[in-house]
Amino acid sequence: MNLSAIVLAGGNSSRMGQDKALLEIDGVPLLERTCDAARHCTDLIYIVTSWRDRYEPMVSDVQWIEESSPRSPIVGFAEALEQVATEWVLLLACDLPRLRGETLKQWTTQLAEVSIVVAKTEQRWEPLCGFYHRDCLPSLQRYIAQGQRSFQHWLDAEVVQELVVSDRQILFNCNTPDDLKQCLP
Ligand SMILES: Nc1nc2c(ncn2[C@@H]2O[C@H](COP(=O)(O)OP(=O)(O)OP(=O)(O)O)[C@@H](O)[C@H]2O)c(=O)[nH]1
Ligand SMILES: [Mg+2]
Repeated sequence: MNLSAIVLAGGNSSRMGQDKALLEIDGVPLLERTCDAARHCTDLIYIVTSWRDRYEPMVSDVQWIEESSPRSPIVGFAEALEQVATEWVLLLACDLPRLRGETLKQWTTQLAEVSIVVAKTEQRWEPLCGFYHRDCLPSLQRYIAQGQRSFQHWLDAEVVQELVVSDRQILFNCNTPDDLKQCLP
């Protein structure tokens, strides 16, 4: 599979009140956990962030895509996708503490004709846990050029295949101090 991973780690963590990427679960910072999981699918991992200096000591063997300041996940993704040469990209948030590399690897078997394969919870897409073929870049760029920033809205207008997720826990998103408590032993 010709695939790389893009990990978004440039958010403000305003709900958490401290940088989520650095939060340790079982002694491993969230950003490092995410990269470790992605490595089950690919050796080529891009981290999109404004804080490379802060994260560099934590992860090795990754490529950096630096932003001058946080903008929005969809813009960070589009800028990264422009630089990626692989056919497919696995896009991940850095705040998914229950991701499992084996599962990510197994999900790649669902990739076929549809250019976007994304998880869904209830009626909402989980855009930051999904696979995107590089074919979708022009549409993404057009959408951003119109001044739009909603990932949900963009996906609603695209042909998207729902990623079949058997263990929903994997998608658990750690946004607040209460979420974090649930992840700690
Ligand atoms: N590179 C980049 N990543 C972003 C940006 N905004 C959010 N992210 C990342 O996208 C993922 C999901 O974002 P949220 O859960 O909303 O995180 P957040 O924006 O840091 O948190 P809040 O301030 O509490 O909304 C996280 O991995 C963030 O680091 C951005 O402007 N640039
Ligand atoms: Mg989140």
